[in-house]
Amino acid sequence: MTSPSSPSSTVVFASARPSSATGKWFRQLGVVCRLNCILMVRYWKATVLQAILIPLLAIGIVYGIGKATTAGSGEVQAGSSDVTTWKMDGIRQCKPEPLSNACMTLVYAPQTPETTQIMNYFQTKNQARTNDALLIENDVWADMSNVPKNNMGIVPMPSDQFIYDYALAHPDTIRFGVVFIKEAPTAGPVHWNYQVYYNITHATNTSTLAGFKYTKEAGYDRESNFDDPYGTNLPNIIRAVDESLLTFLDPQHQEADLDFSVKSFPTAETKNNFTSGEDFISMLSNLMSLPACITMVMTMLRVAREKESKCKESMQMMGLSTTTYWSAQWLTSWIMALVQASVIVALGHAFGMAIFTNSNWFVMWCTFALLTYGMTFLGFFLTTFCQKSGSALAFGFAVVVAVLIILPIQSGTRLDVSMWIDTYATYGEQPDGTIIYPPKVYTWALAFIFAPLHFARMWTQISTFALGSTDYRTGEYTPGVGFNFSTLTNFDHGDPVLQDILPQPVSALTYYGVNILLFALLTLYFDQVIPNEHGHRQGLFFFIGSIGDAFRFIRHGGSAGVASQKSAEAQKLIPYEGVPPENEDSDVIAERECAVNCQSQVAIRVSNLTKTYTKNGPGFLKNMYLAMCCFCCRQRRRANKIVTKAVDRLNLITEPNELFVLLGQNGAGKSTTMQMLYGVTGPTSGNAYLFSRSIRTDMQAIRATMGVCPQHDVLFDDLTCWEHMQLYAGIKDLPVEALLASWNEKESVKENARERPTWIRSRLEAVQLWKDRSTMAGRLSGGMKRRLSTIISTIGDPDVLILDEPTTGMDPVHRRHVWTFLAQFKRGRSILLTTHSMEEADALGDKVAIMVAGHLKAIGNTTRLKNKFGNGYRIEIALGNFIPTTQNLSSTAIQPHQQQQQHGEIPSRMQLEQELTDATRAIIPESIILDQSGGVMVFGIPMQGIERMADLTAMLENNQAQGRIKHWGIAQTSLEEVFLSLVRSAEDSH
Ligand SMILES: Nc1ncnc2c1ncn2[C@@H]1O[C@H](COP(=O)(O)OP(=O)(O)OP(=O)(O)O)[C@@H](O)[C@H]1O
Repeated sequence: MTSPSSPSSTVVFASARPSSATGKWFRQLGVVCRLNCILMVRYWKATVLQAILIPLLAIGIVYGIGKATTAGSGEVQAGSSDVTTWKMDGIRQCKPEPLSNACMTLVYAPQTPETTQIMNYFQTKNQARTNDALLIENDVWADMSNVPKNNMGIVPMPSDQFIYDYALAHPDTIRFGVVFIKEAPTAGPVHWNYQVYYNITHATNTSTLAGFKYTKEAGYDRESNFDDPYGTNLPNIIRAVDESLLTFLDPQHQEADLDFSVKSFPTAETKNNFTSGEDFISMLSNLMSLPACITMVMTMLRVAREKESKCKESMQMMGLSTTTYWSAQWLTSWIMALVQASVIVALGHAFGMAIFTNSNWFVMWCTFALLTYGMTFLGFFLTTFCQKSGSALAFGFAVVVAVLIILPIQSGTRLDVSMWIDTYATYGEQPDGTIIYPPKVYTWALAFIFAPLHFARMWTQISTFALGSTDYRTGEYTPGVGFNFSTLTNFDHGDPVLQDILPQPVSALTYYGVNILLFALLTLYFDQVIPNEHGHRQGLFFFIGSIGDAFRFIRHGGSAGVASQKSAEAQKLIPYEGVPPENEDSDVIAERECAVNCQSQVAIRVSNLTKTYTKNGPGFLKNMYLAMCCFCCRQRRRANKIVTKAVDRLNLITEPNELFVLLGQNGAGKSTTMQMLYGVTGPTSGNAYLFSRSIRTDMQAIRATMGVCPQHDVLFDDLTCWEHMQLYAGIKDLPVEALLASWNEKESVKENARERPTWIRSRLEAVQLWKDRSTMAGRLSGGMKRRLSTIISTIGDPDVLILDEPTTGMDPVHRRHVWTFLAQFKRGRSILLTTHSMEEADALGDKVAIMVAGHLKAIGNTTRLKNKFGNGYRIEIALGNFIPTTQNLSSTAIQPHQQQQQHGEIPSRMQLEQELTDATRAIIPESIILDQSGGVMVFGIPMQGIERMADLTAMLENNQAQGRIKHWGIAQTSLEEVFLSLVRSAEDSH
């Protein structure tokens, strides 16, 4: 280990390469992408959860639901008919379905003269309506095993039970059934009750819903809603039986009570596969979007944590632009989207789910990858409003809940489909009598900003084409026609009108793209416009400034012209406004004159810099509120209530090669001044120029040549010291050779080989962190973190180095290592440092400024400050032989005169102190007692008493010889005393 008093090693310098802005942008992008990949690997549990476990869970649930819903069988008891108004129509002869034998249109029981008469009426009236006779069979069909050879009209059967059993044995043979029950009470009217059966199996197999599995492509004829029991057929048959009964009863003028009930024939048990379950799968788009939702939440959490821990801010302070940061996020989240989509498609195939096996894999892969990507972009956008990871988590889960609820609703209401109809159709009454309403704003908004809606549509369309079906009677499975690549642009909506209006599936993919682009732009905008925790933000129309820059670029003939123009602007005078504080020090006035008026080139020129903090704090809701009412001046003014003036018209300058120390009490405004200089918070008024670049307009350029060690450590807990150095070296765009040399060296050090020290090693060794280079920052001690933060700020050999209390928490040994390094490193640059250690300020400061309540109180080098504000010299005297004073004795202590008698000539402490004070004042009357405690006296000797110092030392020597003084020492007033006296006098004047 190197001795603290000597430099650890000579500083090896490595500056950023001179390169084009574009080249630097891409290299920085690569560095941040690499960082994100490292973190993805470090947080491998979260990565595996997103990439494998959640997709597995989602597919497992969907598969399980599919399996579970295949077990349904038995009869369905229908409720009473929900009759509204309909145009009564007749019942037509049933048609055989491709997989069935001939069928019976209507069966009835029992066969009595009365029921036969009623059915005759039914037949006659029905024929009048349809021009199609339903033949009434004379013979009762009583053979359970027999099936009809030809299509039959109205067939009598023996009993209700026979009808039920026959329908169970031949599920797709009978369309409707009527069972009559006549009750003739001894008194009162005859009661006619009848029950209508309908056939759900038949209806299912001949459904005409658009896109249903029995399609033309599959060889089915679905020309009308002929067999839909939920359509007009069921009410039609009930009305027709009612009518026949009334016709039967009316001629005899009998009174009668009519009543009916509706019941479905028993449905056949599903024999294999999970056809009905697969139908259900088409409704489960919300579950299938779960992996994308979880990835969105995790990404929000990661980005919000980077923001909360200020790691993002730290990278930006070191020169990373907002666009580079977000571009790196976008690029790396694409990796997760790709992996997740691949896992989902692979699992779908592994589980043998028809929706996957029967679809083009690339279409499925794109559908899932773009969903995850779109959701992640939504997450990025939302994090711009969150200052804390907790709020990001809460809002992420709110979106997940919204997805779980909205998607099934969307599947039911075809939300996005209605948007398309709204968009394309002419509003008002259509030729067919339907009324089309204008588009609803929420439909539009949701469809355009919410990627899951497009996924839900895509999923429904894919399931329509990909899912197969199983015949209820035979158990035979018929695969779906499949969703091919060409189906993306060639989807059959099953209705010529809808075919013209509704979008093709490929449009969902396009809209994913629109969503992603929209959120990328919104993220870039709001990330700069939403205030940070210091209330700092860009103006709402900041992008107009970039257009202005472009004009300037053309007008002043390229970047060199713009730079010289800006440099000229930097020299413009900013007049001091208002009344200066009372009793202002002459050096402070001179510094202000220089900062405001001087024309010479300096390193840092702070000119009338002022910062007033307002009430605007962080918080999602407040940020949302500010974003929404940003155009409303009245609301903004209310939000901007003044709270604290942290820095008040500060003026100072620093020269190159100078280490400038800023001292001040807690809350004096040191950190705020620093934060304004490195752009974390903006000045309320005034300006500062770092090598002629304004902090108001050129912060990006300033940051490229600036190093910052903020007051609180900003480190990635899961990166090692070495990785931190590499990350920031990349952000500072150090030449590849510098990094490669360091890498090689890292390897060779492992092998204990002798190697040439490179800059990374020299820096880590300078602060004694070389041995801990592979330790994660989260496991470093407080002092070690501080050393790492300090050394990171020196990466790229910045022109200006800003260190906010860099040695806080360091032990004296390591603090001296840091001092040694800084003393060497300051050559060729300007260092601005704040500290609470007067020793540090004394040891390092070429120029020291003391701030009190936002104002500059004193400025100059340490000798000047001590001479000007100190008490000249201080003499410290440790008393020799004395008797303890009464305070040190018990209450029964004897009086001083008694003590003196008991101890002969030995005086008490009080006497000795008094004698020494008298002797000192006799030589130097201006001397004052600074401290008098614990057997030690401290005298302050002003500068005017300095010529009598020789007499004083002779007196002290004499007393020491007599044993009255143990030892004594003389020293110049410390900086700490200067500081204390200045602060006290400022407090007294208030
Ligand atoms: N984000 C903020 N919002 C509101 N007020 C703030 C904010 N940051 C600082 N202040 C106020 O500004 C004043 C100066 O604070 P600053 O942090 O600059 O002091 P400091 O000199 O760095 O103190 P310390 O030595 O404790 O770091 C204080 O009164 C503080 O309360």
